[in-house]
Amino acid sequence: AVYTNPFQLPSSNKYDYVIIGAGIGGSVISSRLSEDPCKRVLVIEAGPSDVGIEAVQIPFYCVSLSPNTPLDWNYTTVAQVGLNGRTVPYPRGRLVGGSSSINYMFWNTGTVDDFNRLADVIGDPSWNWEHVHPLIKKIEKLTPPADHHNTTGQINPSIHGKSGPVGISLQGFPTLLDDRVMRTTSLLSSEFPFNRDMNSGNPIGIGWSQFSVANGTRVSAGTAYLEPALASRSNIDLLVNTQVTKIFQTGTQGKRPIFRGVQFAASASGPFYAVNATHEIILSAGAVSTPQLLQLSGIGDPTVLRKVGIEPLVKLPDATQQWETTRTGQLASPPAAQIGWFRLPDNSSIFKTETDPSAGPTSPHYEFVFAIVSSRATGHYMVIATNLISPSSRGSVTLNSSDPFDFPIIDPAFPQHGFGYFRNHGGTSPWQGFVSGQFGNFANVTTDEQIAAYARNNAATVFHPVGTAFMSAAGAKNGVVNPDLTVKSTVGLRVVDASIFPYIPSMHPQGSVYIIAERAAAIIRNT
Ligand SMILES: Cc1cc2nc3c(=O)[nH]c(=O)nc-3n(C[C@H](O)[C@H](O)[C@H](O)COP(=O)(O)OP(=O)(O)OC[C@H]3O[C@@H](n4cnc5c(N)ncnc54)[C@H](O)[C@@H]3O)c2cc1C
Repeated sequence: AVYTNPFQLPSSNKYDYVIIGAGIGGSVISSRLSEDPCKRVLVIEAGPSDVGIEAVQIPFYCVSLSPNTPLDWNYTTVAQVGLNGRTVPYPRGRLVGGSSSINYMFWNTGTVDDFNRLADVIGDPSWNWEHVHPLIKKIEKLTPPADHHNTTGQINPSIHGKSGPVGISLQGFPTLLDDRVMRTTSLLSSEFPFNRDMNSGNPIGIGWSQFSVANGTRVSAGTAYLEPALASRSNIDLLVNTQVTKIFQTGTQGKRPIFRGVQFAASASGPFYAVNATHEIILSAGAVSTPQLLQLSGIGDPTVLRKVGIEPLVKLPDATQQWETTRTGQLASPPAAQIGWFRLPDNSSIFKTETDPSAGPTSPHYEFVFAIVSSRATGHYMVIATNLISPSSRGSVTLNSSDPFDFPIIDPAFPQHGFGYFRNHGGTSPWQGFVSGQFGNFANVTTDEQIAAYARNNAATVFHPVGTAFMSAAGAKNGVVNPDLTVKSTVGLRVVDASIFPYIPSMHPQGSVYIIAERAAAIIRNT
């Protein structure tokens, strides 16, 4: 059943699993755990249902969903030294499907080196590429693009799933950039090589974007996993418009506290309700709210907790560290048909002073997103958004106060050094007559110093925070969760969302979050 206010939830209902957050982690886990008809599952989501919201369904409108909308948590970072003291909006989805209901739908499934580094760091080979990546075939369903164009040579169908819940597709509407970007990959093939399918584990090069879009419509974790489970099973309930305010201790096992209680409310003024899980609480509130809830529950750095008047129950000194990060036609696709992934050359001068922050040769350092932007005020212009993909800086999410309705302090620690810069390849023949000139203040930027200053004044987030409750080896002194995703030194509590990555996946992360959530479901079902 779906409940829209906490007072509707019958107090007689008993649950084996209570899942906090209906984003990617929460939707996948709740759907998989409720496959067992003997288990009862409750999902609690702070935001509303996503059903019937057209702007969520229409891919092209993704940019209208954040920042500063009712479907966004509307967080802001603290002032960023690396950005000349600017604060920047930090969007996170606040509705069923979580950020997968407001994201830009780029579909990437990670790199070989990212997953292998993850397994190495936590000392558990069962998290390496070879073991984890085949799960993608269980997740994906490759579908035709909205315009049904011939996709031969644009994707390698053999590496994709054909029957999973998450429909994916290539761009479904031609853009003016398509032919030009592709001709550039053949003319400048050593600098910008063509990559037929960037989801092979090695994304390096430029290729056709894949999106979590099917039948010209957004596919989110809500539409793919949670809502079909709710429609077909009676052992799963969803409570929306309700914020979890705390996870509380329900006992002890040996020396370890058991956390199987969840407190929640529809608003800061209450009333406050509680529910217990017989088996486990699964925290899937995402990379900002998960560390906030752990800290509100007394799990974290004692110094940070005491500062806001919370008595530490479990001391995890690194809990606060953020390791980082119409069914056809133009609207049927997000507005960027190609993306490219690149590495700095191995002999780049920066590596004389800095360690390479990437996981290895299949993990890019930076990304290009090719897009045309039009507005009445500025006319048409082309953008090659340059995204830093393998940062070396580390941020944090910490409590501002003990009030769960108060936003936490978000400090992504955007880079203070080493801004990269890449001018578009506008001089080559595919672009002649198309690019008439450079746009805005960027046209006057030429020296390295000017480029760095431009970046400090203009850079923003591309919405991929991870690592705020990161996984480490069992027995490690740092980290928040074990390789089985249980919260260290506790019983009854796991984290399943983007918070657990020790390093940021070096591509758009949603595919990797689906993968870890599927793996978590398998782990929980086997315990
Ligand atoms: C604007 C934007 C664009 C993006 N574009 C892309 C892209 O194109 N490709 C890509 O791969 N990735 C993209 N991402 C990132 C991707 O969507 C996220 O990495 C992914 O959704 C993270 O999954 P999650 O399960 O960790 O958290 P989320 O999907 O964010 O889910 C967390 C859920 O928990 C709920 N919640 C939080 N706190 C509480 C609480 N206290 N009580 C109850 N519920 C709570 C939230 O409302 C939310 O529904 C984008 C993200 C944003 C915000």
